[in-house]
Amino acid sequence: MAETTQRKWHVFPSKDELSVAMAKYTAHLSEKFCKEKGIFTVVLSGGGLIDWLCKLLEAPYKDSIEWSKWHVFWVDERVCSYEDPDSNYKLAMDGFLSKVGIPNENIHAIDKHYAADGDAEHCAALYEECLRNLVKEKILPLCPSGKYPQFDLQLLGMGPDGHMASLFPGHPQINVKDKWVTHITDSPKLPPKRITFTLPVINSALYNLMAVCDDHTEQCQRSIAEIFKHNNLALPSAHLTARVETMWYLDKEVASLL
Ligand SMILES: O=C1O[C@H](COP(=O)(O)O)[C@@H](O)[C@H](O)[C@H]1O
Repeated sequence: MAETTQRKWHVFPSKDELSVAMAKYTAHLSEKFCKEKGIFTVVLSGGGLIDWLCKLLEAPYKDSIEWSKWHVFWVDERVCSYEDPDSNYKLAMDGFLSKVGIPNENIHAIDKHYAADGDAEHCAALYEECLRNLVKEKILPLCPSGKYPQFDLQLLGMGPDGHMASLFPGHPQINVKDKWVTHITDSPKLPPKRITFTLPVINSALYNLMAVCDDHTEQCQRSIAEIFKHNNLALPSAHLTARVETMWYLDKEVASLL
């Protein structure tokens, strides 16, 4: 298997078509991994993504996906209480996870108490410990180098400034390699305290699907052009790769400068 993969992309006429394709992509991988190993490890992000996953809540997916075999994680999380509207956990629970049959113990969220206390450093350390325990329990494998966990599928989003997860342009977290999960306390996008997977963990996933949709600002269109035309590595999302497939789903306005 190659170390990294070439970026592939599809441009969709609208959010609706993009959501249909995301559901198909996710359901196909769910079936493949559930059949091969009895488990499907899926990493979610926040932002618009949960809305774009809505087609998974409809026929034929809602009743055919083996939800009980899913293990769910977050690529980044805002350090705030589970009830806070900023929480990526709350967003996913309200809009998606509460509507499907994933066992509670398979939903691996940020530590509730340290999150409510706003302690970003401890939240990152505890989330890394949670991942390490799942490696010991053989729920999560390690990637071939043995250094990082290897998820089956990550569903990612990009901010208009080119950030992915909570790796922001010009911030040092993008360079962290000696941890699986790190933290930021001065995020340029609010809220300021967050935890995030590090880049080598993100890029160790087997499949990475990045969706950019609905943000029709010039900044977002320019970031996409910088990534696709110039591979501008100042933008964290330009670093995205995966072990099997790195797929970008864009809507046509977002891709208008390509
Ligand atoms: O703050 C965040 O932003 C990114 C992008 O979100 P979007 O609102 O531009 O769709 C998201 O992927 C990340 O999980 C989130 O914490």
